[in-house]
Amino acid sequence: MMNLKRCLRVYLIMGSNNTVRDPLSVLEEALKGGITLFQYREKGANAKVGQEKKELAMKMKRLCHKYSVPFIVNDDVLLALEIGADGVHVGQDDEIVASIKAQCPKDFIIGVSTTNSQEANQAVKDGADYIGVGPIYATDTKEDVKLPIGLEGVAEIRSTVGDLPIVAIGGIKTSHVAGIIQAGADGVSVISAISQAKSPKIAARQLASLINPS
Ligand SMILES: Cc1ncsc1CCOP(=O)(O)O
Ligand SMILES: C=C1C=NC(C)=NC1=N
Ligand SMILES: [Mg+2]
Repeated sequence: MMNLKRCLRVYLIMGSNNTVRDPLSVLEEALKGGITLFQYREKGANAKVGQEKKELAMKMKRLCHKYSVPFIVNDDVLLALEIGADGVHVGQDDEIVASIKAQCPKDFIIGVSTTNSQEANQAVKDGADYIGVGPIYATDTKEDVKLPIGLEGVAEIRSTVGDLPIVAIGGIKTSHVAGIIQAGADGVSVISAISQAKSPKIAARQLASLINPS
């Protein structure tokens, strides 16, 4: 099993509607810049579905594996299983961890979105491999986003979950990284900071330079 905390350091999340460019070229630039984990999150306006979504997912997975970066699928457990993804990330209203574990290979990575200590505790009990914690700051990337929890929210959840791998999410830019790691996260996950950067490679490299391999 890979060192999940190291993988969570620079975690790009992207779907085809998070960039006006070809998502595969944005992903390849980010991989060259040193992202450590990727999540395919095809959601919201003009999101792909069916065969088109599956084909893009397979191309993205192949690209990630070319750079030895694990490939995670958001929400869609069936797609993740079908294409042999390395894991899934689910929210509070998605399939529960126990039923995912029953269907997936034993070293499958299962991430859960949490916003507070109660949800974080439940994720630990359910056997999540890591939790996404946020939104840390305001963001307009996710339509139904909850109120920001700030660095205090990260610190509180860290004090609740002990050593569980934690990645922060929500409105994160380069200038936020030091404070977020200081507050107790193992890494940062971003959508727009990389997918909408002039140079996704430079954006990824800057984030990676701020988070020392533990
Ligand atoms: C998926 C998700 N979950 C909480 S905030 C968010 C969106 C993060 O996007 P950005 O990094 O552009 O703020
Ligand atoms: C909502 C989310 C929260 N956290 C992570 C890591 N991914 C997500 N899609
Ligand atoms: Mg979800």
